[in-house]
Amino acid sequence: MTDRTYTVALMGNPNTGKSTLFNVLTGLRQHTGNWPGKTVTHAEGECRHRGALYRIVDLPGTYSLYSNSADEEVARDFLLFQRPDVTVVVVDATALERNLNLALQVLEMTDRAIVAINLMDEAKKKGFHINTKKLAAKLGVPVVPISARNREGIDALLDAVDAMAHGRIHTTPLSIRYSPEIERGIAKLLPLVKELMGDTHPARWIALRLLDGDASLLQALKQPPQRLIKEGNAYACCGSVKSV
Ligand SMILES: Nc1nc2c(ncn2[C@@H]2O[C@H](COP(=O)(O)OP(=O)(O)OP(=O)(O)O)[C@@H](O)[C@H]2O)c(=O)[nH]1
Ligand SMILES: [Mg+2]
Repeated sequence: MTDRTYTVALMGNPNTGKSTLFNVLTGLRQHTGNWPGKTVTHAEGECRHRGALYRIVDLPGTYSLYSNSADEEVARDFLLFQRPDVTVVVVDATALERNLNLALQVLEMTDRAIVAINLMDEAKKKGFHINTKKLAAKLGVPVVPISARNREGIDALLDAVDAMAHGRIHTTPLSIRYSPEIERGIAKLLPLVKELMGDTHPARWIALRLLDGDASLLQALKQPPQRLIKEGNAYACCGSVKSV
Protein backbone atom coordinates (compact mmCIF):
# COMPACT_ATOMS: atom_id res chain seq x y z
CA MET A 1 0.00 0.00 0.00
CA THR A 2 1.34 3.45 -0.86
CA ASP A 3 0.06 6.96 -0.17
CA ARG A 4 1.22 8.31 -3.49
CA THR A 5 -1.22 8.89 -6.31
CA TYR A 6 0.25 8.11 -9.72
CA THR A 7 -0.88 10.06 -12.76
CA VAL A 8 -1.74 8.06 -15.86
CA ALA A 9 -2.47 9.94 -19.08
CA LEU A 10 -4.51 8.38 -21.88
CA MET A 11 -3.42 9.63 -25.28
CA GLY A 12 -4.11 8.58 -28.83
CA ASN A 13 -5.61 9.44 -32.17
CA PRO A 14 -9.27 10.50 -32.19
CA ASN A 15 -11.78 7.67 -31.88
CA THR A 16 -9.42 4.97 -30.61
CA GLY A 17 -11.44 4.25 -27.47
CA LYS A 18 -9.64 6.41 -24.90
CA SER A 19 -12.85 7.55 -23.22
CA THR A 20 -14.25 4.01 -23.30
CA LEU A 21 -11.08 2.82 -21.53
CA PHE A 22 -11.28 5.80 -19.15
CA ASN A 23 -14.84 4.80 -18.20
CA VAL A 24 -13.83 1.18 -17.63
CA LEU A 25 -10.89 2.22 -15.46
CA THR A 26 -12.64 4.88 -13.39
CA GLY A 27 -16.22 3.68 -13.35
CA LEU A 28 -17.23 7.13 -14.52
CA ARG A 29 -19.48 7.66 -17.46
CA GLN A 30 -17.93 10.09 -19.82
CA HIS A 31 -20.15 10.23 -22.86
CA THR A 32 -18.52 8.56 -25.82
CA GLY A 33 -19.47 8.79 -29.45
CA ASN A 34 -18.19 7.31 -32.65
CA TRP A 35 -17.24 10.45 -34.47
CA PRO A 36 -13.66 11.68 -34.42
CA GLY A 37 -12.36 14.63 -32.42
CA LYS A 38 -15.23 14.58 -29.98
CA THR A 39 -13.39 14.94 -26.67
CA VAL A 40 -12.46 18.60 -26.54
CA THR A 41 -12.31 18.67 -22.77
CA HIS A 42 -10.32 16.42 -20.57
CA ALA A 43 -11.70 14.21 -17.88
CA GLU A 44 -10.10 12.92 -14.72
CA GLY A 45 -11.01 10.06 -12.48
CA GLU A 46 -9.49 7.62 -10.05
CA CYS A 47 -8.65 3.97 -10.28
CA ARG A 48 -7.30 1.56 -7.69
CA HIS A 49 -5.21 -1.44 -8.62
CA ARG A 50 -3.25 -3.72 -6.31
CA GLY A 51 -3.51 -1.19 -3.47
CA ALA A 52 -2.18 1.78 -5.45
CA LEU A 53 -4.22 4.83 -6.42
CA TYR A 54 -4.07 6.15 -9.96
CA ARG A 55 -5.33 9.48 -11.27
CA ILE A 56 -6.48 8.75 -14.80
CA VAL A 57 -6.53 11.65 -17.26
CA ASP A 58 -8.40 11.26 -20.55
CA LEU A 59 -6.80 13.64 -23.05
CA PRO A 60 -8.33 14.81 -26.34
CA GLY A 61 -7.59 12.69 -29.40
CA THR A 62 -4.70 14.02 -31.49
CA TYR A 63 -2.86 12.99 -34.64
CA SER A 64 0.37 14.64 -33.54
CA LEU A 65 1.95 16.54 -30.68
CA TYR A 66 2.86 19.55 -32.74
CA SER A 67 1.02 22.83 -32.36
CA ASN A 68 -1.60 22.37 -35.05
CA SER A 69 -4.63 22.75 -32.80
CA ALA A 70 -5.73 23.53 -29.26
CA ASP A 71 -6.25 19.80 -28.65
CA GLU A 72 -2.70 18.99 -29.68
CA GLU A 73 -1.35 21.72 -27.44
CA VAL A 74 -3.39 20.45 -24.48
CA ALA A 75 -2.07 16.91 -24.97
CA ARG A 76 1.49 18.10 -25.57
CA ASP A 77 1.51 20.46 -22.57
CA PHE A 78 0.13 17.77 -20.31
CA LEU A 79 2.96 15.44 -21.24
CA LEU A 80 5.55 18.19 -21.07
CA PHE A 81 4.59 20.02 -17.90
CA GLN A 82 2.52 17.55 -15.88
CA ARG A 83 4.90 14.70 -16.66
CA PRO A 84 2.53 11.81 -15.96
CA ASP A 85 4.01 8.77 -14.24
CA VAL A 86 2.70 6.63 -17.07
CA THR A 87 1.35 7.57 -20.50
CA VAL A 88 -0.88 4.99 -22.11
CA VAL A 89 -1.03 5.48 -25.87
CA VAL A 90 -4.31 3.97 -27.03
CA VAL A 91 -4.03 2.80 -30.62
CA ASP A 92 -6.59 1.28 -32.98
CA ALA A 93 -5.67 -2.31 -33.83
CA THR A 94 -7.38 -1.97 -37.21
CA ALA A 95 -5.31 1.08 -38.21
CA LEU A 96 -2.00 0.33 -36.53
CA GLU A 97 0.34 1.95 -39.01
CA ARG A 98 -1.40 5.33 -38.91
CA ASN A 99 -1.82 5.21 -35.12
CA LEU A 100 1.79 4.30 -34.39
CA ASN A 101 2.85 7.66 -35.75
CA LEU A 102 1.57 9.36 -32.60
CA ALA A 103 2.99 6.56 -30.43
CA LEU A 104 6.45 7.27 -31.85
CA GLN A 105 6.01 10.96 -31.10
CA VAL A 106 5.07 10.14 -27.51
CA LEU A 107 8.17 7.96 -27.22
CA GLU A 108 10.25 10.97 -28.23
CA MET A 109 8.85 12.81 -25.22
CA THR A 110 8.78 10.17 -22.51
CA ASP A 111 10.22 6.76 -21.71
CA ARG A 112 7.34 6.02 -19.37
CA ALA A 113 4.86 4.92 -21.99
CA ILE A 114 2.75 1.85 -22.64
CA VAL A 115 1.06 1.13 -25.96
CA ALA A 116 -2.47 -0.27 -25.51
CA ILE A 117 -3.70 -1.81 -28.73
CA ASN A 118 -7.45 -1.36 -28.52
CA LEU A 119 -10.29 -2.72 -30.66
CA MET A 120 -8.63 -6.14 -30.73
CA ASP A 121 -12.11 -7.63 -31.19
CA GLU A 122 -12.48 -5.71 -34.48
CA ALA A 123 -8.99 -6.69 -35.58
CA LYS A 124 -9.77 -10.36 -34.91
CA LYS A 125 -13.00 -10.08 -36.88
CA LYS A 126 -11.03 -8.69 -39.78
CA GLY A 127 -8.52 -11.53 -39.51
CA PHE A 128 -5.59 -9.32 -38.49
CA HIS A 129 -2.85 -10.91 -36.44
CA ILE A 130 -0.78 -8.50 -34.37
CA ASN A 131 2.49 -9.77 -32.96
CA THR A 132 2.49 -7.71 -29.76
CA LYS A 133 5.76 -9.22 -28.49
CA LYS A 134 7.61 -8.24 -31.64
CA LEU A 135 6.06 -4.77 -31.59
CA ALA A 136 7.04 -4.30 -27.92
CA ALA A 137 10.60 -5.33 -28.76
CA LYS A 138 10.70 -2.86 -31.66
CA LEU A 139 9.15 0.04 -29.74
CA GLY A 140 11.08 -0.69 -26.54
CA VAL A 141 8.01 -0.24 -24.34
CA PRO A 142 5.26 -2.60 -23.16
CA VAL A 143 2.49 -3.35 -25.66
CA VAL A 144 -0.80 -4.64 -24.29
CA PRO A 145 -3.69 -5.86 -26.46
CA ILE A 146 -7.10 -4.80 -25.12
CA SER A 147 -10.72 -4.45 -26.04
CA ALA A 148 -11.96 -1.61 -23.87
CA ARG A 149 -15.60 -2.04 -24.90
CA ASN A 150 -15.52 -5.72 -23.91
CA ARG A 151 -13.35 -5.09 -20.85
CA GLU A 152 -10.70 -7.45 -22.14
CA GLY A 153 -7.03 -7.06 -21.29
CA ILE A 154 -7.73 -4.41 -18.67
CA ASP A 155 -6.02 -6.28 -15.82
CA ALA A 156 -2.94 -6.89 -17.94
CA LEU A 157 -2.86 -3.20 -18.84
CA LEU A 158 -3.19 -2.18 -15.18
CA ASP A 159 -0.44 -4.62 -14.23
CA ALA A 160 1.84 -2.95 -16.79
CA VAL A 161 0.85 0.49 -15.45
CA ASP A 162 1.55 -0.71 -11.92
CA ALA A 163 4.97 -2.10 -12.88
CA MET A 164 5.92 1.08 -14.73
CA ALA A 165 4.66 3.46 -12.04
CA HIS A 166 6.64 1.54 -9.42
CA GLY A 167 9.81 1.51 -11.50
CA ARG A 168 9.84 -2.24 -12.19
CA ILE A 169 10.00 -1.81 -15.97
CA HIS A 170 13.03 -0.58 -17.82
CA THR A 171 12.13 0.78 -21.24
CA THR A 172 14.28 1.55 -24.26
CA PRO A 173 11.98 3.69 -26.44
CA LEU A 174 12.62 3.58 -30.14
CA SER A 175 14.41 6.77 -31.09
CA ILE A 176 13.79 8.00 -34.61
CA ARG A 177 16.95 9.01 -36.50
CA TYR A 178 16.49 11.97 -38.80
CA SER A 179 18.53 13.16 -41.76
CA PRO A 180 22.20 14.05 -41.05
CA GLU A 181 21.32 17.74 -41.40
CA ILE A 182 18.59 17.56 -38.75
CA GLU A 183 20.72 15.37 -36.47
CA ARG A 184 23.50 17.99 -36.72
CA GLY A 185 21.00 20.69 -35.70
CA ILE A 186 19.82 18.60 -32.76
CA ALA A 187 23.42 18.00 -31.64
CA LYS A 188 24.07 21.75 -31.72
CA LEU A 189 20.93 22.66 -29.78
CA LEU A 190 21.03 19.88 -27.20
CA PRO A 191 23.62 21.37 -24.81
CA LEU A 192 21.78 24.71 -24.78
CA VAL A 193 18.38 23.12 -24.19
CA LYS A 194 19.83 21.02 -21.37
CA GLU A 195 21.50 24.07 -19.83
CA LEU A 196 18.33 26.15 -19.93
CA MET A 197 15.77 23.49 -19.16
CA GLY A 198 17.73 21.09 -16.96
CA ASP A 199 16.84 17.43 -16.94
CA THR A 200 13.15 17.95 -16.39
CA HIS A 201 12.20 18.14 -20.05
CA PRO A 202 12.83 15.86 -23.02
CA ALA A 203 15.77 17.81 -24.45
CA ARG A 204 16.04 16.00 -27.79
CA TRP A 205 12.34 16.46 -28.48
CA ILE A 206 12.50 20.17 -27.57
CA ALA A 207 15.53 20.63 -29.83
CA LEU A 208 13.61 18.98 -32.67
CA ARG A 209 10.58 21.19 -32.17
CA LEU A 210 12.78 24.27 -32.06
CA LEU A 211 14.34 23.21 -35.34
CA ASP A 212 10.83 22.98 -36.73
CA GLY A 213 10.15 26.56 -35.58
CA ASP A 214 7.33 25.54 -33.24
CA ALA A 215 6.31 29.03 -32.12
CA SER A 216 3.62 27.83 -29.73
CA LEU A 217 6.11 25.61 -27.91
CA LEU A 218 8.53 28.50 -27.61
CA GLN A 219 5.78 30.58 -26.12
CA ALA A 220 4.91 27.85 -23.64
CA LEU A 221 8.54 27.39 -22.65
CA LYS A 222 9.16 31.11 -22.19
CA GLN A 223 6.96 31.11 -19.11
CA PRO A 224 8.52 30.08 -15.82
CA PRO A 225 8.06 26.30 -15.51
CA GLN A 226 6.58 26.75 -12.03
CA ARG A 227 3.78 28.80 -13.49
CA LEU A 228 3.16 26.24 -16.19
CA ILE A 229 2.94 23.48 -13.64
CA LYS A 230 0.43 25.56 -11.71
CA GLU A 231 -1.55 26.19 -14.85
CA GLY A 232 -1.45 22.51 -15.64
CA ASN A 233 -2.76 21.76 -12.17
CA ALA A 234 -5.59 24.17 -12.79
CA TYR A 235 -6.89 21.63 -15.33
CA ALA A 236 -7.32 19.18 -12.53
CA CYS A 237 -10.83 18.46 -11.47
CA CYS A 238 -10.94 15.00 -9.97
CA GLY A 239 -13.85 12.84 -10.93
CA SER A 240 -15.48 15.26 -13.29
CA VAL A 241 -15.08 16.83 -16.67
CA LYS A 242 -13.66 20.31 -17.04
CA SER A 243 -13.07 22.50 -20.02
CA VAL A 244 -9.50 23.50 -20.65
N1 LIG B 1 -15.38 -2.74 -31.29
C1 LIG B 1 -14.88 -1.96 -30.36
N2 LIG B 1 -15.25 -0.68 -30.30
C2 LIG B 1 -14.74 0.09 -29.34
C3 LIG B 1 -13.78 -0.39 -28.40
N3 LIG B 1 -13.43 0.63 -27.60
C4 LIG B 1 -14.14 1.70 -28.00
N4 LIG B 1 -14.90 1.39 -29.05
C5 LIG B 1 -15.83 2.29 -29.77
O1 LIG B 1 -15.10 3.26 -30.46
C6 LIG B 1 -15.83 4.49 -30.52
C7 LIG B 1 -14.99 5.62 -30.02
O2 LIG B 1 -14.74 5.44 -28.64
P1 LIG B 1 -14.31 6.65 -27.68
O3 LIG B 1 -14.02 6.00 -26.36
O4 LIG B 1 -15.26 7.75 -27.72
O5 LIG B 1 -12.96 7.11 -28.40
P2 LIG B 1 -12.00 8.31 -28.01
O6 LIG B 1 -10.63 7.85 -28.31
O7 LIG B 1 -12.26 8.77 -26.62
O8 LIG B 1 -12.45 9.42 -29.06
P3 LIG B 1 -12.05 10.99 -29.04
O9 LIG B 1 -12.31 11.50 -27.67
O10 LIG B 1 -12.95 11.54 -30.07
O11 LIG B 1 -10.63 11.07 -29.43
C8 LIG B 1 -17.10 4.25 -29.69
O12 LIG B 1 -18.15 3.93 -30.55
C9 LIG B 1 -16.73 3.06 -28.83
O13 LIG B 1 -17.84 2.30 -28.43
C10 LIG B 1 -13.41 -1.78 -28.49
O14 LIG B 1 -12.60 -2.30 -27.72
N5 LIG B 1 -13.99 -2.49 -29.49
MG1 LIG C 1 -12.70 10.66 -25.91
